Amino acid sequence: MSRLRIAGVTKRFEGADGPLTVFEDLDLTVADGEFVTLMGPSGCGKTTLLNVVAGILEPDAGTVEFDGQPVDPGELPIGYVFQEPRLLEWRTVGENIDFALKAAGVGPEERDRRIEAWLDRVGLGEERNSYPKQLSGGMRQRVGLARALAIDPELLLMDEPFSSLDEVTARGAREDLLDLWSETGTSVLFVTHDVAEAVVLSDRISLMDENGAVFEELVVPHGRPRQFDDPEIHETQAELTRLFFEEVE
Ligand SMILES: Nc1ncnc2c1ncn2[C@@H]1O[C@H](COP(=O)(O)OP(=O)(O)OP(=O)(O)O)[C@@H](O)[C@H]1O
Repeated sequence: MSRLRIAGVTKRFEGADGPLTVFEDLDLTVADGEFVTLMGPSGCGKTTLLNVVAGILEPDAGTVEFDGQPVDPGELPIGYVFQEPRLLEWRTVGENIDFALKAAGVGPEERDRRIEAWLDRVGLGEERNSYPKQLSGGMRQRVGLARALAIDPELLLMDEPFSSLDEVTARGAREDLLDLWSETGTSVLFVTHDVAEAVVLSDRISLMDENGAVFEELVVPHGRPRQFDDPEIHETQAELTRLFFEEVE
């Protein structure tokens, strides 16, 4: 059953050259514990859609429901991992996570427990009192992931979270994400431009065209764990690339 149901959603912006319709009458679902990835050309509206789901932006039409109820960001714990981790530079790593937990209404003792547990879980147990600028890009991104997961999200939104990392660090981060995802069973809506990443991570991939319309959905036909170098994975990547360029070029 779908947990997240985006139905008939339209979003317009007032652009410099008049109104801009980013997407219109868009439908998308994410089932319980499913990992769904959204791919599409730059500017087609992927971040805008995540922001609508998160309640940061109001849609002009349509509904976003979770478990059959309209999404209320004050009620539904949604973890959001951005391309850049957006850490508060003047607060320690632990305080950055504490800030999110406080906002989610978690009490002090439980906050302390979760900060400890999640920093350990992402391999940063020693860094609780460090400041973000003392960490590498990969470590900062892991703080962002710990912060998103610490609130025990029902839904995890991820916007190109590994695109600023070098490939070796990104592979480690993707493995960590898959481990955490399988442990927590969270439903994930993920955005990437990286075809290989999409195939290795996702249960299902939705392709958007430059007009913000979903024109294809690919169910990834492989069990887990998956290896980047597996020839079958390469075949699916090639198919995804073909589907994408046939439509978008
Ligand atoms: N607040 C805003 N006001 C006006 N236009 C906006 C606003 N936010 C986004 N847009 C426009 O909406 C369109 C979709 O932007 P969005 O960032 O969602 O695309 P995207 O698919 O995430 O792109 P990318 O892959 O480059 O991150 C773009 O044309 C963008 O310029």
